[in-house]
Amino acid sequence: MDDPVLLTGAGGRVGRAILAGIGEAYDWRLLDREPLAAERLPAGVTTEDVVVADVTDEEAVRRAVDGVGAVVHLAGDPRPNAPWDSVLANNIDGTRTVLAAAVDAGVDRFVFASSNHAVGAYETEDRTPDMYRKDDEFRLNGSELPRPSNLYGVSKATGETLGRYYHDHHDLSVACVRIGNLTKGHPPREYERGQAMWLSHRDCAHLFDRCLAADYEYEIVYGISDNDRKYYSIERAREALGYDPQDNSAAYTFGGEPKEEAEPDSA
Ligand SMILES: NC(=O)C1=CN([C@@H]2O[C@H](COP(=O)(O)OP(=O)(O)OC[C@H]3O[C@@H](n4cnc5c(N)ncnc54)[C@H](O)[C@@H]3O)[C@@H](O)[C@H]2O)C=CC1
Ligand SMILES: O=C1O[C@H](COP(=O)(O)O)[C@@H](O)[C@H](O)[C@H]1O
Repeated sequence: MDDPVLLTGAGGRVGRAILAGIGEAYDWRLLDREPLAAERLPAGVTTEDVVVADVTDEEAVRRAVDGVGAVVHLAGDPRPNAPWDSVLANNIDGTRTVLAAAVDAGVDRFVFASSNHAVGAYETEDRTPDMYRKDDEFRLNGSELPRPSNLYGVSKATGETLGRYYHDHHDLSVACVRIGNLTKGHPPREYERGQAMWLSHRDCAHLFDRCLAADYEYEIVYGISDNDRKYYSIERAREALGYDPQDNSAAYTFGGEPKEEAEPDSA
């Protein structure tokens, strides 16, 4: 990717994980509605590459996408219990605004931060907690219909559908990453579900790197590490994107301490 990459929501947890891992691999333009601390910017990124704007501000978004080759769209309300007015504005209207501006500017690819909560209602009483355990064979693979956990999950499923629409009508490559549970340094502690969908920082950066480098049309993939416990398949991410995760929550105790022989994720 020779052209700049616009990263929305750059100041958040996922944005920081991406920039810590691949901050020097791309020519970034960073957008967030909150100012970004200068000392947190990757080498080569200056304050001129930072846009402080809301993704629902169409004019600001149009200026931000001008000249970029790809967009990684993270900005939005990440709270599973977020109210409808917030997800409608920040997640649905914001995503449509960025997609529309991207196609009008001739952007080639769009990477969307979707969520496990787009499909959380597959975790039925009958299936849980067995599906969170190592020997259970239940898998979602990205081809299933959304079954959101909450209105936040509805907004993420809607973002995936908006991506499909702009892909089909405007020749935009779109990758939707249903991110599991990103935590730094260790999997979520004493949380079976979280350990089954853990995404380490280094695997997160690598996955988004693959989304920026691989050739694809429209993809929905799961963004988790290669955990022994899993109910999301990572095969599509391997095949379509060349994802090769290095971490596994099984390398940690249930309390989140590295097991002796493990090589912990220190990214
Ligand atoms: N952290 C996780 O484990 C997961 C995150 N995600 C998704 O990844 C994305 C990033 O999540 P996090 O980094 O965890 O959240 P975060 O809250 O740490 O970061 C979000 C960033 O987006 C910015 N932002 C929010 N609304 C905005 C708007 N309207 N305009 C411009 N900037 C705005 C915030 O200022 C913040 O810096 C979200 O879309 C979230 O739904 C999905 C699944 C799991
Ligand atoms: O989409 C998201 O999912 C993660 C994991 O969900 P949880 O229900 O296990 O907490 C969540 O931490 C994150 O904030 C959210 O954006």
